[in-house]
Amino acid sequence: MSRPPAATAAATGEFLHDLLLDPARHDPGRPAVIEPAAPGGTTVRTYAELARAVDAYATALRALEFEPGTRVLLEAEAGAEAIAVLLACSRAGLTFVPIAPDTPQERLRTLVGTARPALHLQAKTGERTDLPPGLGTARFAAGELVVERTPAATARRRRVPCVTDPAYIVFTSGTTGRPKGVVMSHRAVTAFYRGMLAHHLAAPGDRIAGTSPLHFDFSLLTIGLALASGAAVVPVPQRAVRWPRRFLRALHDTGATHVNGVPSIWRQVLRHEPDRLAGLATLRQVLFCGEEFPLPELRRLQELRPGMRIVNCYGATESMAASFEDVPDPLPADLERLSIGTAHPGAEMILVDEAGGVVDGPGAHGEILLRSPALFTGYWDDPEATRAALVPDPLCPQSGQRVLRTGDLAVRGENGELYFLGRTDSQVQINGNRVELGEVERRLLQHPAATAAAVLRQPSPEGGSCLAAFVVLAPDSLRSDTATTNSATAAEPAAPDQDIAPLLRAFCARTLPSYMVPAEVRVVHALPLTANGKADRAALAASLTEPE
Ligand SMILES: Nc1ncnc2c1ncn2[C@@H]1O[C@H](COS(=O)(=O)NC(=O)C[C@H](N)c2ccccc2)[C@@H](O)[C@H]1O
Repeated sequence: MSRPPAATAAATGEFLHDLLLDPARHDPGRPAVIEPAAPGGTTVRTYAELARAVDAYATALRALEFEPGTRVLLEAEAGAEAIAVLLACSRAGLTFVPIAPDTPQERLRTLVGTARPALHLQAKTGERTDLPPGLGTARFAAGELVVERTPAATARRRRVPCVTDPAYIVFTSGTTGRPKGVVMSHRAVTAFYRGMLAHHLAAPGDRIAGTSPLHFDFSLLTIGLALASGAAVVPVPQRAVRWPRRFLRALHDTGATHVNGVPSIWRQVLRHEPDRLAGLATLRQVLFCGEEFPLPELRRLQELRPGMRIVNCYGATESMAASFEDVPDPLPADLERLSIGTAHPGAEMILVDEAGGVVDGPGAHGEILLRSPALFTGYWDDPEATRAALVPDPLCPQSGQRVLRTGDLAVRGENGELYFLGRTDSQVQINGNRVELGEVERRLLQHPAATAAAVLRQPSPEGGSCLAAFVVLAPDSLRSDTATTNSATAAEPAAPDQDIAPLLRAFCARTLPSYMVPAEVRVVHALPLTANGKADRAALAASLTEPE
């Protein structure tokens, strides 16, 4: 019997490695990964060198004879070697599961029990020891895999990888209960990357700095954006991101032209190194995602980098992202909130009311449902959570097509663009009144002394609920005396830190109903951050039970 022709990517759809290594075929000598090295230096990996490393790792992985879809835990920072390894997993038909190098042992044990990986991979210099039983272990360096504990052979019931197979699984921080594994197929990821490429966010020769850890899919967006565009990834080590001077030094030494990161990566830079940021000659684009960028800090960033393109990227891990919207430059003085625009080409965001009915037209409020070819397959081993997230298409339930319930609220603008209002679970009831916590946060940020804010619901001493606000004050240099309020009056000049709380409450009372005025305002030096760099609301809530 004649064998069918070897399936080509074009015939069967694209795998992750097909799309990201494509530039290697056209411009093999171009830089693919540029890493900051010893002070002032860099380590450059060309596309040809990256492709060779991928081949070497893929050969080593195939030799372990796993069946397609087998999971591989990848515990590493987002550097050149880890990028080669994750592409090699793709080429070998394996599903990589990125985890943080500082994952607590107990959480690692839970992830192993849930994802049932066959192999744990870490760099040669990785510090993980005493790995749970039941999985092989190996270390990677310079294209070589050194197996320490041989993985058990898995029965090979399958031989042919398929683009609907999971390319990766990202376990969310799981704020409530057990972490959820977001399963992303090759088909979903490559569809997302192609939708993103339509926005011309990068071009050959660009150098795109990534600042997120590998287990946060923002890093995978950066890797895909750079490699699919023929640009170079500039992975900034986490230990550098946290220190403004080291962060800016890494951007300078690598000649970074773009920086991708959550809003919080800029807070300390704006506070402590504004001049070095202003002097960074090569930087010409910033892309952020994950949460709203506080407007006072965005204004400051624009002042320091006039003309720089700033892109607001909105979306959830369940589709990697959904929209890319340029921030107006300069921000209008009376701007209340940023637009998240409309979905990337090939996808669509619709709004539904609480009854699930589609609402549309300027001024329509509702929950965002995302129709997209980039939707996740489901939550790993959690059909109930999957059913709750992937719901019947409200416009054509008969079709069986599913759309993503994002849990995000938005309002439609005059030209079809959406404005993020907050999470459905950040709608709280205060003594019978519905409050959108984001609205109170945005009001606090209109005070010239405030540069970041988070508002939570807390039980009232006398029963019922009230609001507690945490505010980070701008350094004196930042405190403009012109209030960006939507009322004509300028705010009072900023008082010394210790008694600004009553002023902030009075400032809120000027435009918000009494039940939306925080009963308590705590001035803090910084907001606690999650591993992904977002404001850690659980930590703030816990601090409320501690004495001030
Ligand atoms: N630009 C935003 N404004 C305001 N709220 C936002 C925004 N981007 C997310 N979010 C919020 O964050 C939620 C998603 O959280 S998440 O699942 O942890 N994923 C992320 O935060 C990152 C996301 N996968 C991603 C990766 C790469 C690029 C863009 C987005 C969204 O549902 C929104 O609530």
